[in-house]
Parts: sequence; C-alpha cells; structure tokens
Amino acid sequence: MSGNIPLIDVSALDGGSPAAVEALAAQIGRACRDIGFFYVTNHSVPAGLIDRAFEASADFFARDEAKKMRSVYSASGNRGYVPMKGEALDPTKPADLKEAFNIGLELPPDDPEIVEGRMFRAENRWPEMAGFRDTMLAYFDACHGLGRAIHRAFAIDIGIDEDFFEDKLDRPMAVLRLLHYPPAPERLDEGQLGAGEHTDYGCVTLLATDGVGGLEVRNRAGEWLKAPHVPGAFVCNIGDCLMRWTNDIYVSTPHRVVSPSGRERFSIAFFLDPNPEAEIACLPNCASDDRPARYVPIRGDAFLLSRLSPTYETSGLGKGAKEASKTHA
Ligand SMILES: O=C(O)CCC(=O)C(=O)O
Ligand SMILES: [Fe+2]
Repeated sequence: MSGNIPLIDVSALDGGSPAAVEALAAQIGRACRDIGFFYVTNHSVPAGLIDRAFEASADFFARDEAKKMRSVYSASGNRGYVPMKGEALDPTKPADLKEAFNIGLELPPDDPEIVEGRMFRAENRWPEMAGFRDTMLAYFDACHGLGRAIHRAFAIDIGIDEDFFEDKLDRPMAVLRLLHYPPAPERLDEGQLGAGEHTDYGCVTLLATDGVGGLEVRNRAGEWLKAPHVPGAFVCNIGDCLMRWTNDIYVSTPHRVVSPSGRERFSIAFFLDPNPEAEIACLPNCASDDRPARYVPIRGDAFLLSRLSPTYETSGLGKGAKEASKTHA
C-alpha cells in the first residue's frame, strides 16, 4: 500500500498463467470498487520510453510561447497546445496554473472520419521538433496497449467475455496529455490550484509523474490523500465513462494537483476514452434487482463532449466542439 492507494504488480498481464491473471483481475477489481485508484508496477511500458517522453515534453514547454501557439488547441479534435490558464478542471474555481499539449490517435489527413468532419477526429498538431512525434507516438501506442490489457482484467473481474472491450477501444478517442505546472507564485488567487478538483472523463487514466509530488486523491471518507510519486509506476484511475458503464460499481474518484512550491512539475497523462461509436450501456452483471441500471445508454463521443465542454468555458478554447457535434453526433 502507498497511502491507501494500492500498488499492483501487473506483470501477469503479459503471459501470466490463467490463475495469476484471475488473481490480478480480482485485485484490480477491488481497487476499482474501493478507491478507484491504484499504482501499476511491472508494466509493459519501457522506462527509457517514459524518460524520453518527459525529456521531449520539457523541450516543448521550454519553447517560446509564439512557437507553442502554432500548435494551439482545437476543441473539435481535442488536440494541440492549451496555454497557461487555458482550462479550469473545476469550473467553479480560477483557471488551472498549468499548460498542456494534447495528442490524439494519429490519423492521416485522408482518413474517412477526418474527411467527414467527425468530432474528436483530427490530425495531430505536431510541433516542428526533431524526434518529438516518434517518441510521442511510441508512448501513445505503449499506453494504449497497457490500457487495453488492463481492460481485459476489468472484464474478467466483472465476469464478462475477456475481450469485451477490445473492439470498443481499438480506435479510441484517447488523449496523451503532456502537462507542465510552473512553481506557485507568491500570491495564488483564492482557490487556485495546478489542476482543480475533478474526476477524469474516460475509462482509465495512466499517469506518469516526476518526483515533485502534488497529486491528491479524495477517498470515500472525504479525506484528501497524497498520491506520492512511485518511481517507474503509473497512477491508474477509473474515469466517469467506465463508472457509468459499470453502473457505478467501479468508482471515478475526485483528485487535484496542488501547485508545486519552488520548482516546476511535469506529468504525462494517457486518458483512454472509448471509440466514438462505442455504446456506453450498463454492462452485463452490473445491474441487479437492488441496483437497476442507473443511466440511459449513450455514445462514447456524446458522453465525452458533455464532460469536456465546461472546462474550457471561461477561456473560450472549447469553441468548435459543440458545432462539430451538431453535424455529426
Ligand atoms: O498532473 C497530474 O498529476 C494529474 C493531472 C490530472 O489529474 C488530469 O489532467 O486529469
Ligand atoms: Fe485527472
């Protein structure tokens, strides 16, 4: 255990015996039903690749603002650079003290879904930086693979076909998000944080942190727990979409980032959202007489849009997503 957030060794996901996979699925399932957060250790993403992604991220954020703005965020594709204070994860509080860069599924310009103007389908907005794209695509693919493997464990825990999620996660609206938090200024606005209190929107998040700390998680008792950096591990948490899919059996837990004091902080989140057309309807085994289905079925893209729009309301960066959804929901 690390501050009540369990450490889970997931090596059995790569060719473990059926008994080992079964035991791992039960362990993961317990964490998802309880705090909704766990550390993933002994996973398949190479340490050297994580290091390279952090280096490329630091190089990107160190660039002139004007250069970063060449890749500015587009809401309809949910890709690109979100400048400092461009977003408020808690829309009731001042904007977050952070900047971010979003990378989505890499698609060619002639991909039929791009040509049709589908929401959340767009080309990535690559900066002109040697090696950046290759590193980020390798990191995206590695996290996508790990996220799908973790979904096999979820399926086993829930007692459905172990491949249930495969074709709902093979062209995902996933976002690889580089994050940079500057040191807290002497005077912070009332209630200002690096990342305001929020829950994540997708199925799972795989978060890599540096050694600076600052992530906090609210447990069921309402206490804020520090989620310290565990070298080599990802912090994995359930998002709102999987909570809805499991009829609230798995929990999406509020968390926040306190601005670092005296030094900057970097983190990299991989948000695994489902395919746009995936139907998010109560899973088999997740409803019973005591717990009837709580939500109407919804498409993945409509659900993500409903959760994403409010965070950009103050800065205006969200423009374009709602318009795109009117033509193609
Ligand atoms: O930077 C972090 O440690 C967490 C960020 C986060 O929770 C988010 O972007 O959803
Ligand atoms: Fe988050």
